[in-house]
Amino acid sequence: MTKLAIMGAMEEEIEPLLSYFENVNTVEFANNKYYEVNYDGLEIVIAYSKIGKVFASLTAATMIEKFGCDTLLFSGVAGGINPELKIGDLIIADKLCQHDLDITAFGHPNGYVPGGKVFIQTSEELRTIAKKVALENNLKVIEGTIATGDQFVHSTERKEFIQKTFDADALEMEGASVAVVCDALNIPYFILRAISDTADMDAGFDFDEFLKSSAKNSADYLIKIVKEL
Ligand SMILES: Nc1ncnc2c(CN3C[C@H](CSc4cnccn4)[C@@H](O)C3)c[nH]c12
Repeated sequence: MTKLAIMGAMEEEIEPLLSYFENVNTVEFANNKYYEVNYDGLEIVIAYSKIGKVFASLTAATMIEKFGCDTLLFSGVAGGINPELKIGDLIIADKLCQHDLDITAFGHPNGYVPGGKVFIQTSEELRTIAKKVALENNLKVIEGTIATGDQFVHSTERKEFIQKTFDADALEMEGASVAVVCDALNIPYFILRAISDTADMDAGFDFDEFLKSSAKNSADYLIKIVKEL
């Protein structure tokens, strides 16, 4: 029986998801709140990690190890790199990397440490379901590489480094750490983001303006996918 983890990083990213559920049971653990709901016989745990790779790793590992979730879906917003991605557009990660992981001084590639890998693949099965849902709902979605790092990117220079180094389509601050945790614990996972800004000098303003609407785009699509699980 599937027990689903639905995760975001910011409260604004899970608020539109929580609004779909009633009878929410709140569990406090490790300085965070985990919201347990039942949906169509599906046990679901919802949480936002707080910003960045460390908090995201803690929350993903907690949802799996403490709450016993066996599938993890992430919904949130991202900075767009691929020029095809406009604000509000949806991207599904097929693979993720850490753009700020750097021991190149020792001859290793950007994003690599011994025992790790630069790119981590998401669940093909979950992506197939998601693409079917997108088709049925006439939703434009692109599938691509998402780069994660512990910084809000708001410069063309950093954006271009990430694009050149990883051929990334979008960037954010949590996805790749969720990927490392789920990959290590052998849990299928799915990372969905809607574009809130284009990670350049206007990123801060665009982010503030479009966070809510883009978070809702992602949440509304994710709920349609949950109904297919
Ligand atoms: N350009 C970008 N660079 C890096 N990440 C992103 C994201 C995705 N999220 C949003 C949020 C930005 S930091 C934050 C801190 N305080 C308030 C709001 N956001 C962080 O959780 C990562 C959207 N655009 C991004």
